[in-house]
Amino acid sequence: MIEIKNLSKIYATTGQQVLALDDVSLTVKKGEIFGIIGLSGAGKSTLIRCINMLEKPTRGSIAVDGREITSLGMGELRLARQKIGMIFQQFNLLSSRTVFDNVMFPLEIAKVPRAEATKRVQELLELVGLTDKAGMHPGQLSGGQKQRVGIARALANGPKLLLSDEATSALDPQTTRSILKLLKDINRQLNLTILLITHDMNVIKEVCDRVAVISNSRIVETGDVLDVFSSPQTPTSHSFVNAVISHEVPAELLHSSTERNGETATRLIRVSFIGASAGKPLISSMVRRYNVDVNIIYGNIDRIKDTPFGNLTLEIIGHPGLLQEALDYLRGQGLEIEVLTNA
Ligand SMILES: Nc1ncnc2c1ncn2[C@@H]1O[C@H](COP(=O)(O)OP(=O)(O)OP(=O)(O)O)[C@@H](O)[C@H]1O
Repeated sequence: MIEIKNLSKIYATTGQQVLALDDVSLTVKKGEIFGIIGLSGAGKSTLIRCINMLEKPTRGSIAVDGREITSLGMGELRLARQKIGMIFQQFNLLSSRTVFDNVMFPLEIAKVPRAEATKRVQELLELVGLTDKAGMHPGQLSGGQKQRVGIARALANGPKLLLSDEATSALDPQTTRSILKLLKDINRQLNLTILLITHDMNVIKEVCDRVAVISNSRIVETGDVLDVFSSPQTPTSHSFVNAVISHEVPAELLHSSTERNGETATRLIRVSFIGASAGKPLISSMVRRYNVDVNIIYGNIDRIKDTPFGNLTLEIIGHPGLLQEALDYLRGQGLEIEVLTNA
């Protein structure tokens, strides 16, 4: 759905040049929810604004639904933008218009006949759960309701792609969850591709299929959300993942391994469980097969989008020759194993 190749953006201000995007390449597939996460100033807004040409790239190419958009003329660009919806952190509603007329606005611009447009607005307000607020003005709505209007407006022209620029950053956690659920629902119902930018790993965890991590204007990691959560490859990804799933084991636990004699050895390991493996009794089966003892040091289980995901820190005690086999067994069952200490 989106194919970005070698995209760079330099802002030239008086006497200064800022490299906001540095050779960014990215593919977003049709029908997926793709997240871009990065710290403030990393280049997220610049990237999303380049995708609908609110910013003109300095170098590189961007194809949306098979069409290169960096070289379109104004007329063609206007038509292309009608198929790209966008929602914003500050909602960007027209305060003097009612909810109904805000959603109507893009249909007026696209010159959709009034009767057809009215029907469409009614359907959209129903989709976002605001039918009873049609006659109100944005100033009379909560933040979550305003964002629902923003979503209905973004969907008015039947876009194939929805861009979300920190759409939940101004909302409380509960409202954030309800807006993210709405995005998930419309992604499924309408098979709409969604690209969102955020600085909040919880947003990635709740709704995204894949994620790209952006740091200092460059993409440093891209992958399935489950893979990035279970095994982040870069320090930036590590710190985002740790912000929502604690992987840190307290130092005193790392050093307090069980008393042992020459016959036994211990390994402190972290086991990540994903999807179906989270439901299997793999640890007890390892204990029986390899005659090892297991101490649970720390554990939690969570959900990433709709998949169970957990991690356990375990101390495994057993015959030195069998410990490695025991770990290989767990790996063979599809678990991600990280050895924290050997003793
Ligand atoms: N119009 C502009 N003119 C000059 N520099 C800009 C402009 N817009 C952004 N920048 C610079 O480009 C870099 C990337 O900014 P960008 O807004 O894309 O980051 P961001 O990741 O979206 O940050 P935030 O989460 O704070 O919005 C920053 O150094 C910023 O100062």
